[in-house]
Amino acid sequence: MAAAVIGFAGVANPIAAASSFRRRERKNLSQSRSALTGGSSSSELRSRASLRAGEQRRSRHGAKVRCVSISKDTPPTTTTLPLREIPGDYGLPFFGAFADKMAYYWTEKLPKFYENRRDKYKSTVYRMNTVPGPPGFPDPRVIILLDEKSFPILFDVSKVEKKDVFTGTYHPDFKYTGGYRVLPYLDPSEEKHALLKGFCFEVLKSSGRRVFPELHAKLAAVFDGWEAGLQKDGKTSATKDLGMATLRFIVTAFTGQDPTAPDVKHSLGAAAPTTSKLWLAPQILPIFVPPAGVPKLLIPLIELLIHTFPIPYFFVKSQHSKICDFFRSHAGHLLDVAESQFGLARDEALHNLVFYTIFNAWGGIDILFPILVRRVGSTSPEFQRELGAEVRRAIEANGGLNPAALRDMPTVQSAVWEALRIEPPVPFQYGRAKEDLIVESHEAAFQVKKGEMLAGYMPMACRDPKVFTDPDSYNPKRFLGDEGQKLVQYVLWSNGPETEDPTLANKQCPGKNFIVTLSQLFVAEIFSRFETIQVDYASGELRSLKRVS
Ligand code: HEM
Repeated sequence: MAAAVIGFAGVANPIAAASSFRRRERKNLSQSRSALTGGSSSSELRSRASLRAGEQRRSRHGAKVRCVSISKDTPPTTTTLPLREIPGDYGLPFFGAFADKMAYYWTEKLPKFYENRRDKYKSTVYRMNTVPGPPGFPDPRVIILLDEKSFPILFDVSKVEKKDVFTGTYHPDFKYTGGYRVLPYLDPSEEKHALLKGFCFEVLKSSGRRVFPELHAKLAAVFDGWEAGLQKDGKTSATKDLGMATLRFIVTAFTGQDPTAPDVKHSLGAAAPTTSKLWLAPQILPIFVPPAGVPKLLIPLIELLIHTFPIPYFFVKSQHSKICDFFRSHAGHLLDVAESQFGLARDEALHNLVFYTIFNAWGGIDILFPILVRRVGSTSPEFQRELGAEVRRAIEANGGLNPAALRDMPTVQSAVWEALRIEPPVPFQYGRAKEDLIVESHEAAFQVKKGEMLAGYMPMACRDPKVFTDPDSYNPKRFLGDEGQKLVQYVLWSNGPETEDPTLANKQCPGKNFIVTLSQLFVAEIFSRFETIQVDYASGELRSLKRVS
């Protein structure tokens, strides 16, 4: 299957794209300048500009509002919304952060932690301390963004700096990535960003022909396991075998070699998922929210072990070496491309490739596929029969489960977007203000100072009741029809609107199109084999399956 057909990579020719990076950067800058004006007409802009900073006006509701036109020391940003001081505070040094940390991890948890403060401040934009914070992690002070209007400021790389903010206010020791700052930690203004992203697009593109057959084979084994488990015990887990299947799939799709095959050099064997998780997890454990039900006595110990200081690399050095040895042995062809087409050093390309494959791709899929099976699996049998009919009709009309067939499955696509909307697998995005700027929520405008850290919590932004009706419900048909299509732009899981594409100059996930295709394929594979599948959403337990007759 040609990758171009299904649009796995956002950029068709990465070399040409890399060379035109500077030109695009200039274009983006002028586009973002026009976005600053909100697409207003020139006369509108002139009349807004005539309002001097500090000028008082009355809003529609009669309240005094401050209209700003910042022109001297700050960029030319205007707003017609009432200017409001950002509510919330950080409390006393250390103690304020500690109190917020305890509430976040233990007493309030998510999303209550955010909701409580949103209700208290009557605002979806406010100041708070984020985790992990002191004593072992950097300054936790952030301005949180919780609605669809303010969130997209984080995508505008002319306004926010994305340097070393991939995991938030801290970054793991770069020893976890061979001593390199791998792509997700780079700001697009850094020269390497475009080269490494070009390489990532190339890796995705080269996987094209392996994706459909490999996923089919790996999922067939999972489905066999479901049936055997149900037959034996009357119930089984719908999610437990997915991690192994998706790791084998993604590594094989990218490198051409199954990492668990017993007879290959540097095979990771059956321990491949454990080895991968042992390397991956310590990098994000500082922001991990423990599940409910942890005995109170254990809280100080857990706090000390994972939330107080970064976890040293030496604990997982041997697991990391094993993964690198596997990629060095079996991804030589990709490293050749990195060297010859992108001028990257082989070792740096290797560590990026390991990160793209295990952390970005598998880490993401390992969260997303269980979400998909729990969400779609807990819809009504009537809906599933309808979905299944669409799948099987498209397969028949297009001569198999291929890219053309996927394009004929609008309900499957909608169901996937809805899962990505309601449970975005990567819930946080961060960015530091590059300049003084104005952030607008639906109700008010807020002045942010250069250097302040903005943080977005996507699960709340993507359940914005001003955009989505019944936002907390999984409605698999939400994006169907003309009205549904208008909502697609508000699906933000990839660090950008679903209607836009990743480029060398932005920070949108390069795997965006790949992941949507893969998710559709997963749902289509389920319903090409089963007429109905009943999964308990909360536990992920598979209760029944009915084969297509
Ligand atoms: C379900 C799966 C995935 C999810 C949820 C996901 C999500 C994201 C998000 C939210 C970001 C932006 C992070 C930020 O800057 O704040 C991102 C960036 C990135 N993702 Fe993905 N991703 C997934 C799959 C993939 C795949 C398949 C690849 C490719 C191998 C990939 C490679 C990357 C890279 C390299 C970046 C950094 C991009 C840049 O620096 O411009 N991701 N991803």
